[in-house]
Amino acid sequence: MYKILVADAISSEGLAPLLGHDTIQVVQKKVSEVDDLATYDALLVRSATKVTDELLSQMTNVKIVARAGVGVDNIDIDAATKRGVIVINAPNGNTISTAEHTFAMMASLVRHIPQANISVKSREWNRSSFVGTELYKKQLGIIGFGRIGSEIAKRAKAFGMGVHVFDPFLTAARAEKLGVNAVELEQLLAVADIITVHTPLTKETKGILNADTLSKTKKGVYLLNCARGGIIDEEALIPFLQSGHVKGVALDVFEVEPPVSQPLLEFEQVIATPHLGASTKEAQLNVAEDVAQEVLNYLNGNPVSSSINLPTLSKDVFEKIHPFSSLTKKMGSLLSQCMKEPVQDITVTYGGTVADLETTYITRGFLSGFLQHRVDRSVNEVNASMITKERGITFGERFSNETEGYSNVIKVEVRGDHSSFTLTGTYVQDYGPRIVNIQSFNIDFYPDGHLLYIRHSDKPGVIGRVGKILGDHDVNIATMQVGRKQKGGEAIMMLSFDKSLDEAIVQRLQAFDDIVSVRKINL
Ligand SMILES: NC(=O)C1=CN([C@@H]2O[C@H](COP(=O)(O)OP(=O)(O)OC[C@H]3O[C@@H](n4cnc5c(N)ncnc54)[C@H](O)[C@@H]3O)[C@@H](O)[C@H]2O)C=CC1
Ligand SMILES: O=C(O)C(=O)COP(=O)(O)O
Repeated sequence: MYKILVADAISSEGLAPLLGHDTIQVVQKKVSEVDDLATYDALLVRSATKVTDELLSQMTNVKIVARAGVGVDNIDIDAATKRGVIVINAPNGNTISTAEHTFAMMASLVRHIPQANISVKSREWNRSSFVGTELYKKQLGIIGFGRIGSEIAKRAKAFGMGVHVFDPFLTAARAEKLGVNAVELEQLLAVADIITVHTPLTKETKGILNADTLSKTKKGVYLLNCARGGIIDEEALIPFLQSGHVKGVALDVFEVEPPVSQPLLEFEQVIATPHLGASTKEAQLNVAEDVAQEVLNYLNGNPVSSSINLPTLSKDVFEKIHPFSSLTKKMGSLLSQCMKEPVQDITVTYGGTVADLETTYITRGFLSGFLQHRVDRSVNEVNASMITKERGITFGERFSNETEGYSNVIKVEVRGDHSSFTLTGTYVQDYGPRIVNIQSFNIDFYPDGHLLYIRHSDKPGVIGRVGKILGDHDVNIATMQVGRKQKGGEAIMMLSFDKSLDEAIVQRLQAFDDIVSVRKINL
């Protein structure tokens, strides 16, 4: 049974994919109203709930946090990643609503509609106080030209405006295709009659409109922020409004929401809405449906398409990758149990067909399998690379043309403080994962269940003695593979059992002269 906490107001209709399953319970409550946070598997939020490290530390069972919207600045992504919690959002569903809201705010701003509305409702008829400005032929500056910014540009062009955009990630080809003028920030500031921001809130965009940049804008400029509070520095705006340099401001978002003690709201020429950009029936249905489907996918072990902290894979790609990442997870676990010492470096080499896939995901599989025996917290593909780096272990990928006769081959070399260990695996279509080489010994076994890895001398009687001891303890050997490099040299044995072996048996085997080492492995 999976428990899902819907902590903000998310469309119930949109959550339909999660409802009506015997194995899923959906609870709609604010975090503060829940006293069994540790029992939830998934958390769904909008912008109101702050998903902090502290909250995640209480939700010990949570596997996925879904943001029914775009901005994830209310979620501590690093804290989620560290805990192996995947974070997803719904980036497409509210684009149009937010672009339309921004445009409504722009028209309201230059025609003083909110102020005039208040005046008429106060039974005034004061036409001369509300003389506005046309949008036609005005120059619009858009900072951040992603989904919403580009929808605004289309609407601005329909209104006959000139459109100038600043976005360091915008290619000239895309700007040309969308018929906008791509400029540097300074140029945009100098030319725009109206400036609207549509970036995420990041270290780079926080206060991108500040005292310095505002001083470079045209006198009488209008500003809009329907993206995130703080992209326009609220405090820096005040003197520009007082002097009339900034003629009007439209705000849908604030540095602190709700903006109870925000002095900007005292200004007649500042109009505001309470973070309504995405608040339409359509947008809410879209984003709720998107996250509901994604959460369902994730809980069912299928790929998600809008993850913030995991490489995004399509269903087709995921299906191709999954057998390899399951193999590398087993290889990581096996290797970690065979090689007890601290490790310094991990290299994964891909050969054959697997080299054409998204190998970062497959490498993460290895790291998570490897680390699960060495860290005291849950580790998976989400946090595996982060924890590996935190532990000071370097890791990298290589690609090789050498496939050793297999259609695909994954070779891992782990370097420790005193020794190194190599393991090679392959995935055989319709047959499954196989380990085909350990420490340069050719072998062939299925990496699963309860195993015993024995290094021994290639001498008559060794295998018989091992069998006898196991038989004396009433242990049934399910499978057995041996490998050696040369006659009479060192050899290896890999045995599998139906249940885990007692430590006492391992000790007895280890006591033999001709046995170099014995490792009990559980996969
Ligand atoms: N008011 C509301 O209710 C809503 C607000 N939003 C907010 O709108 C913003 C934009 O959303 P989308 O267009 O969907 O995101 P997006 O990711 O499609 O676009 C953001 C754009 O900002 C650009 N950018 C990043 N750093 C930049 C920088 N330093 N300078 C200039 N451009 C930069 C990126 O290259 C990207 O093109 C987000 O902050 C989001 O949270 C989104 C939906 C509703
Ligand atoms: O999607 C976004 O980034 C938004 O800002 C919308 O926020 P909301 O879901 O309406 O709280």
